[in-house]
Amino acid sequence: MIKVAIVGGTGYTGVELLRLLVQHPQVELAVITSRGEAGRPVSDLFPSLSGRLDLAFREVDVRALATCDVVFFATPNGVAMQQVPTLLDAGARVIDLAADFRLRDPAVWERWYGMPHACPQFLEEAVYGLPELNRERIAGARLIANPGCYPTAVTLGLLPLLEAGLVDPGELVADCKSGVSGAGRHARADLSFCETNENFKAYGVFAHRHQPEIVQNLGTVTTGAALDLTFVPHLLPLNRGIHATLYARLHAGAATDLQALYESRYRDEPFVRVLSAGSHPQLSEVRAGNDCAIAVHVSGKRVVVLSVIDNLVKGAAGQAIQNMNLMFGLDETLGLRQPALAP
Ligand SMILES: NC(=O)C1=CN([C@@H]2O[C@H](COP(=O)(O)OP(=O)(O)OC[C@H]3O[C@@H](n4cnc5c(N)ncnc54)[C@H](OP(=O)(O)O)[C@@H]3O)[C@@H](O)[C@H]2O)C=CC1
Ligand SMILES: CC(=O)N[C@@H](CCC(=O)OP(=O)(O)O)C(=O)O
Repeated sequence: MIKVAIVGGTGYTGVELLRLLVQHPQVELAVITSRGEAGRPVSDLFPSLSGRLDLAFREVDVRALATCDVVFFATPNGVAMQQVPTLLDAGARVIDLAADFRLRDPAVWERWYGMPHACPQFLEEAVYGLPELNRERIAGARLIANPGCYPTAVTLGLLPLLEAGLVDPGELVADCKSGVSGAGRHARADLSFCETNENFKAYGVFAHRHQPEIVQNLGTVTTGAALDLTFVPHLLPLNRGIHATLYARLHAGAATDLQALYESRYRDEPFVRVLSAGSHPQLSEVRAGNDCAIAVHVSGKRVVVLSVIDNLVKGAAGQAIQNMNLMFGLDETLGLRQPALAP
């Protein structure tokens, strides 16, 4: 059994890790932290876990974390990097759901995240945990930078086009919408029910920290012209889900069957579903599941790709467990096979 710790067990992605890991056949949940709820039984806060999990929240104590095989950090940016050197030294593996190890260049990281990096020496070793891009490296990793939610949907949506060199990398647009749980559980007036329900807005235009992450991902498979991406996130009045509408322009003479390209690129991927030509994926078909559903549309030189995920599952906890499965040599789909919830 893999002995698991979760730092940040009261947040949205932490709870999602709990929901999925309590029924994982190879996992023993050993440590779950909360600074505010230490001592309180986990099932007291989350009654649906009653009878399935007999553990109380604990304070964050690096010595207890270090006794585990793997530590998930479901914490704000800047928390995992304080503990990673000690944990790796002790032989534990780390999967950070936050962004501490996602960008390779420390100066770029510090500019976007507005704080000094506590252990930039680990940025090179950390493996970006998108299995569809880095499966082999994930399997041998000690430290995983679990991708952001928007970067997961956008990268999976555009990857086949850029790998095949079919579109102009200088003309990419990612028009994305996220449910409110993407912002985490902590209270914020602009995320309250009255502000978000029956409302809709864009945010972070030309200023969102997922822009450099997406560009870094797509840059690894792009050849030729420089990559230029316009990324605009929006806040949907829903609990969960990300819908990315991606626009690209085919190179002159690039006459290829894009449907066949996508089907072939993702044929062996357990969690990417390419829908039939002309389809429109919906958030309801990925809700609480680990799938990314993709549809590709072409008209002349114009390509529109629709890519949807659950931000808390393929966009966070589910992908983190997929990475854990790979790191421990397990079937990648273990504990993640349940279908999406009905609408
Ligand atoms: N929500 C989403 O859709 C996604 C989130 N992410 C990333 O995952 C991480 C977690 O997100 P999310 O679950 O939404 O966040 P939440 O705000 O919902 O939860 C954060 C958790 O971290 C704990 N925490 C806060 N500060 C500290 C600290 N200094 N030391 C230890 N624990 C701390 C809190 O617990 P307590 O106060 O009880 O200790 C809480 O359980 C974030 O970095 C986020 O950006 C990534 C992809 C998608
Ligand atoms: C709706 C909403 O607010 N979403 C979050 C993204 C969540 C996420 O994936 O963020 P990390 O990169 O921090 O992991 C945001 O735009 O900041």
